[in-house]
This record gives sequence, C-alpha cells and structure tokens, in this order.
Amino acid sequence: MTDTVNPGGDTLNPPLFNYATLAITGEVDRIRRGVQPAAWARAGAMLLKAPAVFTVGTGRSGLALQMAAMRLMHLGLSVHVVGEVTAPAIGPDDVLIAASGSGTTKRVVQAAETARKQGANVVALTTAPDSPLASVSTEVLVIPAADKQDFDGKVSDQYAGSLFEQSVLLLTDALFHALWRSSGTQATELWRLHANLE
Ligand SMILES: O=C([C@H](O)CO)[C@H](O)[C@H](O)COP(=O)(O)O
Repeated sequence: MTDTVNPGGDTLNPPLFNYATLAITGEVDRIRRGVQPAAWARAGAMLLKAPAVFTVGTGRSGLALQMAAMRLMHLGLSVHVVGEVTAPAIGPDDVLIAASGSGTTKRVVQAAETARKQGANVVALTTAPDSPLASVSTEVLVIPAADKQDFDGKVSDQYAGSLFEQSVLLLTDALFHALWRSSGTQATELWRLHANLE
C-alpha cells in the first residue's frame, strides 16, 4: 500500500461533506452562467437535421456523454456510441458529438478528424477553445471548467476534470429538455422508446 494516498482518512467528516456539496453545486452554477446558449441552440438544430448522431469521449467524459446519447435516442434520433459494436459508418451530414475537457485526447480528436473527412459535422464539448479538437470541429461548445490537469484550484476546487464531466451531463440534459419541450411530445410517447430489456 502506498503512503501517498490516504483514502478518506478514518471517517467521513460531515461538515466537509456538506461543504463539498455546496462547493460543487456552486461551481456547476457558475458554469451554467458561463456558457453560450446561442451556440447550444445551433448544435441542437444540427442534431435535429442529422441523419444520424454519434457520440465519442473517453473516461468520465465519455460516460457523461453516453447519458446524453440515451436521452437523444429517447427523442427519436438515430444515435450511436462510437466504439459500440453496433455503431455503423458515419456519413455526410451526420453529427459527431465529441466531449473532451482537454480537447487533446487522441481517440476523440482522431474520431473528429475522420468524421469531418466523411462530410459529417462535429460538435465539440471542451474547456479548450484552442485545442486540436476545437480546431477540427464545426461547432465548439466551450465549457469554462478546469482541465483535468489544472491542479492549482484556480478554476475548480474539485479533483481533475470532475467539474467538466458534471457540466457535460447538466448541459446535455438541458439541451435534451429544451428540444423535448419544444417538440411538444408527451413524456408517455418518449417512454415507448425507453429500454424494456433491463
Ligand atoms: O476520466 C477522465 C478523468 O478522470 C479526468 O477527470 C477523463 O474524462 C478522461 O481522462 C478523458 O479526458 P478528456 O478527454 O480530457 O476529457
């Protein structure tokens, strides 16, 4: 056992836990106020017109985006998660949603480059507007969170890319909610598409 990691000490400190919940919700609210709704609206319009939507991301960024993929499927869009064995080829006018806080993760950048070569649009969710991912994307949704290696605590008190990953979930849920409500579809209609093999 390494002596450099102490997994939580002996007990969880309740005041520290309460502080953490407040700190995290405060940080997420700051992100919410810092995004550009017009860019999200453009991305939403692009998704609705796309023959198919793909999502890509690694680690926690990819996991957060998989939740968005499920909700977009519930909206009736044709959605695929890159790396799943059932994901088909991406083609012209399809949309690849790519989440990478750093904007440098190789697998994500390479997928975005391939998507553009095939005539698809790429919507990037990233903290880094000058990153390789942003430079290859059609629409860049900047999430002003900390990069996973910003350890100075200036942008976020949380560990690594946590704030980015939470924001991906919050903002894509907001995108889904806005698209759903403006469609006028009843929740019972959406529920027909919910997994029944679970
Ligand atoms: O899982 C992750 C890590 O724990 C950071 O909090 C990241 O999502 C993963 O490393 C991918 O990184 P980015 O592409 O920079 O989002």
